[in-house]
Amino acid sequence: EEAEKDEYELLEAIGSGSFGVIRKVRRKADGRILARKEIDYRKMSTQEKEQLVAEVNILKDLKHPNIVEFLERVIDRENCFIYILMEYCEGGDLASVIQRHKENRVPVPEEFVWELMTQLIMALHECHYGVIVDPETKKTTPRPILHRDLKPDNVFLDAKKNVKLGDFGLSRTLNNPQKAFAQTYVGTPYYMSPELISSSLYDARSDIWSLGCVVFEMCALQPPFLADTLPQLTAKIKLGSVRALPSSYSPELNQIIREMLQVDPRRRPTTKELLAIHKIMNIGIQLE
Ligand SMILES: CN(C)CCCNS(=O)(=O)c1cccc(Nc2nc(OCC3CCCCC3)c3[nH]cnc3n2)c1
Repeated sequence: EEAEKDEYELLEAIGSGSFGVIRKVRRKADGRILARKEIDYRKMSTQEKEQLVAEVNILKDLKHPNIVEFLERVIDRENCFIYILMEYCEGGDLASVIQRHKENRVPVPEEFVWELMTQLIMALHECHYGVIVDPETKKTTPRPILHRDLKPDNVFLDAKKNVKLGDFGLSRTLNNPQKAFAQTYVGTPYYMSPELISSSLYDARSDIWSLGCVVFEMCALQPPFLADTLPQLTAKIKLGSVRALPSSYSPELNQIIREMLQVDPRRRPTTKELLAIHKIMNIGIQLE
């Protein structure tokens, strides 16, 4: 799938991160606007390159209306770049939405918070409980994918205000050291021990913690745990005491956030349990 380079017209850069630049591009064939992540792999070790290939292969199969769509990978061997083509989210990131509400002192409406939370729960559900179906045998294999980096900067909105969970896993390849259990499974976990599976659930539940932080921040317009130094922050997080949301938000919303922000991961709801909650289920059905 090595398309020639002049298939895309380069537009302005959207932003940059540790991996390189993300740029708006127009696909010449049909004029569709896409986001292209440009990764310079010259400086990458073999292991990092293998990891990047494995993560890209996983992103390729991850198709869900609330996950930023991965379209294509283009390798530019001449300049040692990998281009990752993804859907462009013209509503920008949630960090900017929260910032705007904070500056204008306007609370995010509660129904928008429920919509956003519902769509993120559905996106995480696809990651945590997604399966790979073998085309021949129709056999399904669990394909647990852990986001590990859920934050307002990684959540985007499309033109219709649909929520899109940003590309993920790549950051682990590009700049975070590989965590012992935050493992993305490739292939069939035949030999994976129960405790390793449960710890992957453990990690899945750390995505639920992050979701709780994002939803809290949408309401309070600041994260649940703030501190001036890292040791103070980690102490607050381990204590896990969460202040109440601004009074305009309902007791149900306060409750669901508290459940997601339980210090003990086993006490946090899974996406399955969250989807069963009456209000989430109703919104989820409307959204389908
Ligand atoms: C960090 N932000 C507060 C300001 C930076 C720039 N504004 S913004 O709020 O992201 C913004 C504004 C308008 C459109 C879009 N659309 C968009 N952005 C992506 O990534 C942004 C990138 C992620 C890594 C860090 C740098 C920025 C996409 N990835 C796949 N599809 C994408 N669509 C984003």
